Amino acid sequence: MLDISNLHVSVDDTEVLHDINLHIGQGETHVLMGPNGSGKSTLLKAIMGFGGYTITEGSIVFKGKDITRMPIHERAHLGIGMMFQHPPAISGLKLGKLLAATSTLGGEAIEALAQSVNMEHFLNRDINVGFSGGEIKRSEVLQLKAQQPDFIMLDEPESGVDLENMNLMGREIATLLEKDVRIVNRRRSGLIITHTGYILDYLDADQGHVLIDGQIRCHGNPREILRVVKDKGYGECLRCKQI
Ligand SMILES: Nc1ncnc2c1ncn2[C@@H]1O[C@H](COP(=O)(O)OP(=O)(O)OP(=O)(O)O)[C@@H](O)[C@H]1O
Repeated sequence: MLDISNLHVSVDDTEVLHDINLHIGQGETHVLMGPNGSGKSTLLKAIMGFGGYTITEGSIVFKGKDITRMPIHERAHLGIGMMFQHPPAISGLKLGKLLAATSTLGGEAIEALAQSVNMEHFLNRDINVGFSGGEIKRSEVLQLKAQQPDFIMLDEPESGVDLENMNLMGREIATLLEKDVRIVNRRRSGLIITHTGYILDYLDADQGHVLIDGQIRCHGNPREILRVVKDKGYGECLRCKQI
């Protein structure tokens, strides 16, 4: 579904990502780990097509189409969706209006979706204005549920979420990624940034990658990588021989 080859990305003329190669097949969920500032969010934003994240070399191919230079709205239209780590607050734009604009659903269906993540009282509020950390994350999940993307990127879905809401979010994310569907029939794929791995309590991931100083230095079983990092730190990933 997603093929990234030899990708180099610069921000403000500084190269943040170097020679990234990543293949995510249809129905697969991959996990991206790495120390703070290693470039994880930059990779997700480059895949989504945000301005300011300049691809200086390499390519991104999605569903067989080269999207390397494609504008963000066309990528979203093709089926790429993202939950942000720090989404912006947007004064003057109601959450309900955004959901109506990004989905084909009518008012009643949107109301039902909002109820499923306890956000029905937020539809008439400006997006993220005064939302708590957990409410922001639930709002992001709601937006993905409305958009129904085929490739879902999640930037630290656990951060700022209490245990009860984590349970709700974990189950919703597993459903978004069609974890209840047999792998041969699954259409959706995902890439999840996690520091803690709590999300893996709710869904299985097929592959883990460790990004250090802008380079993927290790691939492997996500739970095993987490265990190694917890015991020995990311330095151990630099000795990884799997690449
Ligand atoms: N818009 C920007 N302007 C300047 N520097 C940036 C910008 N975006 C990212 N960077 C820099 O790129 C590097 C990678 O940042 P990024 O947010 O991708 O890291 P990360 O791995 O997601 O970190 P964390 O785990 O702390 O969220 C950092 O040094 C960051 O300061």
